[in-house]
Amino acid sequence: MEGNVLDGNNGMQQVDLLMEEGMITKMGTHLSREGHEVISVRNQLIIPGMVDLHVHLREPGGEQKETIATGTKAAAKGGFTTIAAMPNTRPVPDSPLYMQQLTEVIAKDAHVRVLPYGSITVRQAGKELTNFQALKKSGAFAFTDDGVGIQSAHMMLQAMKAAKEQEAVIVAHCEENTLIQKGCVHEGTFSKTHDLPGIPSVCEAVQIARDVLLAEASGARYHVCHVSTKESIRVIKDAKASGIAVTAEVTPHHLLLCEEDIPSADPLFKMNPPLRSKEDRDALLEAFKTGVIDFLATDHAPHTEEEKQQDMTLAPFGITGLETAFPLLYTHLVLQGKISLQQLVDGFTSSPAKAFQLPYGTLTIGAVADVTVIDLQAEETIDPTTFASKGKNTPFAGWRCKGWPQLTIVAGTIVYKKEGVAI
Ligand SMILES: NC(=O)N[C@@H](CC(=O)O)C(=O)O
Ligand SMILES: [Zn+2]
Repeated sequence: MEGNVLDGNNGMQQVDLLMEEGMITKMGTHLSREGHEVISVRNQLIIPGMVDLHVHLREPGGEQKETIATGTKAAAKGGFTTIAAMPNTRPVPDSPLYMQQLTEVIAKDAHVRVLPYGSITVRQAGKELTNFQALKKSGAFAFTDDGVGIQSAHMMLQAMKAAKEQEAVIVAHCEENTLIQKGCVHEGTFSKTHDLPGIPSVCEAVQIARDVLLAEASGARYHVCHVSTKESIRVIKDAKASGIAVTAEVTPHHLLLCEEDIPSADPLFKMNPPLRSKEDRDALLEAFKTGVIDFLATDHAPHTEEEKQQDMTLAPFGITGLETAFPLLYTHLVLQGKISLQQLVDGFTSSPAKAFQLPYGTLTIGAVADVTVIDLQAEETIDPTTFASKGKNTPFAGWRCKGWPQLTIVAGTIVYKKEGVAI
């Protein structure tokens, strides 16, 4: 393969990549082509296969919203080669049996690499810890109850101790339920003008503050999902400065939108955490640029059209993200001069890999041949009807974007090629 390579670890270079048996075996200029199939993408950008550690695939139990087959097809189309699947499915992967059943479907149906999360508590009910050792043995990659916050400090401390024993990361959706009354949007200007129940900012930061102290007390590795407020950023920044092992992610929608962008009480703008204030959005961007927030994750959360046609209070939380993440951030942050192309690429490749010590997200000799090719010039309008995902629920329909993935390769195998692309 030949083209312009941008890798978080090595910067931009014009190089040839030789892939053999799923690995990158040689890199350099003018490698011999003899005996090899040549993929020439000279005017395109070659980056490491993208990594998204926050994806809802819905299977088992929610196949009307998404399946492992359709969700991973959407991932491949979005340039992602490794994704981590959230456990808020039915059943919840809270036992070795359910985890094995899940890994079997992944082995059979997935178009990209899928790392399944095990749940922290049984049925994600927050009452009883799962068996981390047994779950890890059957394939759990890390532990989370994403979709709900762990309400008890005692439960979280037990979870962290168990995770430390297994050298696994605790991944937390932070939301203190006692501070919310059936909220559906950020508690702020929009909730007041539309008379909708709000989700206050403090319900997120208060749990992060609790958890970083528990992480310090237990010595566990702790990761915060979808950070949405400036107060959360302050807590994470202070914790990092104190040497606590915490990392954090931010979604494209929280970087690009705020409550002022919600046009009406439209459930396509309903997600958890909600779109916060402009100050929060700006603080998130600054935190990502300065490394307080470590990496990007989509929180791809597909739902059916019927579900999203309900009113703002009844419709489920969540928007799809896999197929639009790179073009949205490239066009509306990189091309606007708000972040560099390197920061965008790192945010979806080397940075999540580093935070979770994964052997992906880099193009180096000896690395797995996960590669994504992007056309930075190609311009298209986001059209949910063209999504590979079953979930068409995006607030970004109609946005013009450049930077569309053209080719996605997982361990040396092409898993997605954009229609009409010559290689
Ligand atoms: N993010 C969302 O708005 N929804 C997620 C749950 C979650 O990640 O909290 C879902 O499963 O639909
Ligand atoms: Zn969540």
